[in-house]
Amino acid sequence: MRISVPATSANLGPGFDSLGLAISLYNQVVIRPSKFHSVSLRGEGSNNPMLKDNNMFIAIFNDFYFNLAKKKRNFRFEFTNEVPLSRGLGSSSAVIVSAIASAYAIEGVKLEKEKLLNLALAYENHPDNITPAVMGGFNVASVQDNEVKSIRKELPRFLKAVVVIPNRPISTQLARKALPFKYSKEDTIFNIAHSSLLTAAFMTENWEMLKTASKDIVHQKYRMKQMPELFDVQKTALNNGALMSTLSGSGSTLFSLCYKEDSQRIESSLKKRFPHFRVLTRNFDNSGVRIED
Ligand SMILES: Nc1ncnc2c1ncn2[C@@H]1O[C@H](COP(=O)(O)OP(=O)(O)O)[C@@H](O)[C@H]1O
Ligand SMILES: N[C@@H](CCOP(=O)(O)O)C(=O)O
Repeated sequence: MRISVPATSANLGPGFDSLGLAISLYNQVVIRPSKFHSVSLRGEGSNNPMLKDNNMFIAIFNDFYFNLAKKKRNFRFEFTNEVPLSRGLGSSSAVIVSAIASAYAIEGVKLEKEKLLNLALAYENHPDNITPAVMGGFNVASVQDNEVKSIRKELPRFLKAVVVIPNRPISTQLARKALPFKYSKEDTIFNIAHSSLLTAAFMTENWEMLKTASKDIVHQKYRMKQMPELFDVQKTALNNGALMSTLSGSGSTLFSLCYKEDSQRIESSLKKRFPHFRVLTRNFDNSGVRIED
């Protein structure tokens, strides 16, 4: 059985803890019943011993598998990871979503995407990464009574994601602590207005509105201060034709959305100016988590 989950970019500027989209960069795991437990790792995190010995995927998978099957069983797990760790591209959501989906699939129990989302919420209590990881596309999500309420929109092929992945991580937990404890009425109104406008722009495919609508004053500046080059990355992307450029999740990646015909220029100007950072251009993913026999 093969399970793949896309990377995600959360917040999209003003939509803190609510907006997110899926990017065609995947973590994949192949799972087979086996006499002994074994793990192989390729790609992102493969040089991290923690992922072999104390792997969050395996812990979540085992819990769900035991609850469903009422017995323990050994498996071989072959991970091929494209989602970098702690770079704001939703690596933890990818792990949570794929571990839960895998346990159900291997036990042959049907799991609706809405239920998967609510189960994942117990591990990541904001829905902006888990929702696009499960559903694909652009998603608006909120949580009510421990349930995710979300609306999704597919993203067209003529739009591309250009991501600049710094060589240093930012932990989501610490990046959340860097935020102010309270916000003024003015700042709150600013973000609500921009988040609403951004949502409307995605839903009505008004791509030219994204630049104005993606402005945020509640989280990016506080987080980007930890890596001041990110302000320059954002400016470079926007000056070279990006429709929007925002801190991806809690960072450290900077996400830009652009028309396909501008993506090459944006990518090469970013590569030239930031040779020590990784710059990738990808399509958007409209499928979310996928399971194949
Ligand atoms: N492929 C993976 N396998 C196992 N655990 C992972 C994997 N990717 C991420 N994690 C876990 O998630 C943590 C990163 O989560 P977080 O700081 O929220 O970063 P991100 O912004 O990438 O979601 C890692 O420290 C690790 O514990
Ligand atoms: N809304 C969250 C999103 C965190 O995303 P991640 O990819 O950095 O885990 C936040 O901004 O804290």
